[in-house]
Amino acid sequence: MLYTVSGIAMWPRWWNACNMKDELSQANLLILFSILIIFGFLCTIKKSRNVAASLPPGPRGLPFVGYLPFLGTDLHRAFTGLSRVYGPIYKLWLGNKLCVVLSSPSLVKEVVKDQDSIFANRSPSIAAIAVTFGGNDIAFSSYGPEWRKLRKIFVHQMLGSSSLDACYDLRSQEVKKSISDVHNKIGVPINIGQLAFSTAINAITSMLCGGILQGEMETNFGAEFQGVVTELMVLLGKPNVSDFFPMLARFDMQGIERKTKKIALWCDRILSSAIDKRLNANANAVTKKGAGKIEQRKDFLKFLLDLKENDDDAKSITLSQLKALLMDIMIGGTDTTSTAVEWVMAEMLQHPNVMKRVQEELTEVVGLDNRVEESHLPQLHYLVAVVKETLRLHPPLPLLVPHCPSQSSVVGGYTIPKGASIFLNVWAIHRDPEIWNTPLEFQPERFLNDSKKLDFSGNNFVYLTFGSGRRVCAGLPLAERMLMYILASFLHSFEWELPNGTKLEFAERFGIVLKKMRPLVATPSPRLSNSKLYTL
Ligand code: HEM
Repeated sequence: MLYTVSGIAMWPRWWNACNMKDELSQANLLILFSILIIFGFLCTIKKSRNVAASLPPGPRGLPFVGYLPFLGTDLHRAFTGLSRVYGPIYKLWLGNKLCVVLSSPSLVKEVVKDQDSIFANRSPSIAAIAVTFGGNDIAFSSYGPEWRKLRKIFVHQMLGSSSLDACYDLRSQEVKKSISDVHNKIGVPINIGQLAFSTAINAITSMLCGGILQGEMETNFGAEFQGVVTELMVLLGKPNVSDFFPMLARFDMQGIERKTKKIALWCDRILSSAIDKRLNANANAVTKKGAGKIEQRKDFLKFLLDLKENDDDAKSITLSQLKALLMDIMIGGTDTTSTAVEWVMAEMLQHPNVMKRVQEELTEVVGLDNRVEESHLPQLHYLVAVVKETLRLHPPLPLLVPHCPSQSSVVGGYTIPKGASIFLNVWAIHRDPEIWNTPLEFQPERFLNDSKKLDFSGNNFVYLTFGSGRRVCAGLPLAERMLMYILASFLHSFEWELPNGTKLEFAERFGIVLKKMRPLVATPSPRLSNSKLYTL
């Protein structure tokens, strides 16, 4: 009751005075609090405005779907067109997914060098998860201890130079088999991409598991596997509505998840069969060894199976990781390599004087009475320049594999929120007239005696065929050897020309790997002095 008006009126004076003081300080406090709250509120508004304002510029798109309906199928070209309007860093919304596209060397450097540990993360698509046993591989797993462990095993133990030297004979045998096959078809037009793919897959499976996949490979395995991988690369590169609207994912409206899972099942069947056969072969070898007879074969698969059995968590891998690693090698290593071979051969058929110079170099270094060996490769400087120039114009992964920041960050003065998909448009950088003289012309000479020392390591951000930083291509040492060895062998062993009446064209088919739209076909004729050089 103290607070009734009449009650207050009855209070003695001194109490009133004290009360007035209190009221004053209460009012002050109230004002202070109000100011703080308003200030805080204004700061929050300003901050949120700042974040919104500091996102990169970009096209508006439509409500809900964003820019999705306008992208078309050739993402690399669409992204390059947009960078002419919005500059070298811009954003676009695909459904509710924020994508940021970068197309200048200095911005790429900020991502793959200055802030590499933040941007080395991935945000795998539904298709990528489906085909990598739940994102258990190297290419699509999150940046963290498991990725680090897998990458270390892959790069240092499996693809280290001593390990690659040790299995050179297996690669060499497969290249020689291909050369011999082509020699049996002299005068017949050959699908170059198919030839390169079957050479690469045979070399890789031979290194992985020796003859263990022979059963699977009898019925034209190479061609079937190539068809499967080509389809997969398109599925992996295609914008998928389910990725942009997770609530629609269960409808799988474009059928991408269903098709990818079918491919994953097909691959799983082959890998499981190889694993079973290897385990049986090991068991037999142990039994025979017990009887004092035989040594076990040590290939990549055996090495990985041993890791699976390792008790030390820091070294051991799960069955899913083992299979996903095999997929990385078989899929990541074949289509990229054969696509690169096809583009190089196409450019050389388009520029016969370049092909002639490459062959003269081969004659000088290898000799017409000899076959190419990997040991010749370091001396083939002009061929290296031709390969680099081709991969400048036709980088097999034109947008790399999208990166994803694990925390919000600032690039080029703009905020890049955590979880955005980052596309590094290497295709645009490789054709930028600010960086390259006459960028659309095929001039291998620009890579001869180049002062910038442009190599495949990604240390110079104007040339990024294999990516750069922590996520640079994990298969680079093998890729470089196989690509050069296959090309040098094809070009040293045969003259190549377009079949009569055919025309060369350079149309592209976009997927995560950028391929030639129509397969390159060329007719071989022998070049070497002795037909014995074509036999096994
Ligand atoms: C001409 C041949 C090849 C090209 C042009 C190529 C290019 C690339 C590119 C651009 C990336 C992504 C880099 C990034 O996201 O920043 C990559 C990643 C990768 N590549 Fe290759 N590659 C080739 C051959 C190979 C081979 C032969 C293998 C395996 C034996 C391989 C295995 C991988 C793996 C595992 C990754 C994922 C790396 C990671 O995310 O940590 N690649 N490659």
